Amino acid sequence: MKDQAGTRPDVSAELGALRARIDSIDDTLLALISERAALAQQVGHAKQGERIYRPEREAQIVRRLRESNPGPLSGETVERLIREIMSACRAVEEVTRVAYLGPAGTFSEQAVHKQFGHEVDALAEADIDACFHAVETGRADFAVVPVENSTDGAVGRTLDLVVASPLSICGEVMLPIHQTLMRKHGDLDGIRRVYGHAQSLAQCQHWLSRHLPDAERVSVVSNSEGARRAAAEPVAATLGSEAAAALYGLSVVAARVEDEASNTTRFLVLGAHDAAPSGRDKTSLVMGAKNQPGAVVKLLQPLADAGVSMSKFESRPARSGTWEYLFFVVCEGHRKDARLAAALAEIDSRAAFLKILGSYPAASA
Ligand SMILES: C=C(O[C@@H]1C=C(C(=O)O)C=C[C@H]1O)C(=O)O
Repeated sequence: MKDQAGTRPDVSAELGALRARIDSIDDTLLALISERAALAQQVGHAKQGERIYRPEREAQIVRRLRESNPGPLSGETVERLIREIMSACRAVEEVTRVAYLGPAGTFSEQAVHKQFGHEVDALAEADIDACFHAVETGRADFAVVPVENSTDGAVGRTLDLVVASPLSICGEVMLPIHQTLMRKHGDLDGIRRVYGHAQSLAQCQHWLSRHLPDAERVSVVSNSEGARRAAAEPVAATLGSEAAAALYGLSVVAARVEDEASNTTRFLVLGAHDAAPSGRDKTSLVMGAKNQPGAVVKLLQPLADAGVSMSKFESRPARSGTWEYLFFVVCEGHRKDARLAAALAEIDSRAAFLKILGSYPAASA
């Protein structure tokens, strides 16, 4: 026998009992989250004018819960949930203002929420320079800017700005990037133009050559600008995040069109200070070598001698017009760790130029 909703009575009794338990757990969850928020408020008072956002403390909380995660939720999901709870708790102390490369709907906006949760003032800026400027002038507390993509390499503008800026790196965000091809109406047929940020176009070049060999590729300042144009041009499509489709009233033509399935962008979080040690940290630095044979090897030798691993080495013209180069290095450890501190002091004595850009918690794998 079935009831009106089409379920058998024994099934609906079981469902009812399970839902009653879920309701009771939700009550407990809410009580506990409220208690947590009240404690965060007390921490806020105890901080007495000290910095509110503590990236190292948040990283430690995330790691502890990921390690003790009993399942069935994935580690990523546990991280997302606890970061959202911390975001809400932080907001009862103070709402954090975070500048990012806008407009709304960009991958940079996703990176802001991945790191800071949704209870933030996310400020869409026109370009990467404006993100730095917002923090330097006190209009924002932090900036989140792209620094490197796993398919397409370094974001040169970010590297150039970070050398000159008084800001420090206090965090990194790793964001898997899935590109979506969207247009106003229809499928692949009749697409004559594809908009996208240069990085997005570069990440999808093989897919585009295979599926839309005759479409013109037009690079625009952001994928959101591409979405805005595609919404008005029936023969155009754009690349971008799936979130942009909903935001600009576009329909998805094809999902995950990036050439590399593991396509990931690394973002930097910049603020007035770097982070305190969290137990699993990275340190970013930039150095200039004297124009002598073996100079770069001499600069890197202290890291090798101290057994410090390097996760990135990138060279960039020093913009002096004389074929001088700057070398960007990311190494494991915090600049306050004895081994790394000694190695950095040694590099400083050998380098023509050394700037420590900041130490910060390593993002979860
Ligand atoms: C509550 C605090 O402030 C903020 C909020 C945190 C949280 O909700 O767990 C952790 C670190 C800070 O970013 C704290 O410093 O402990």
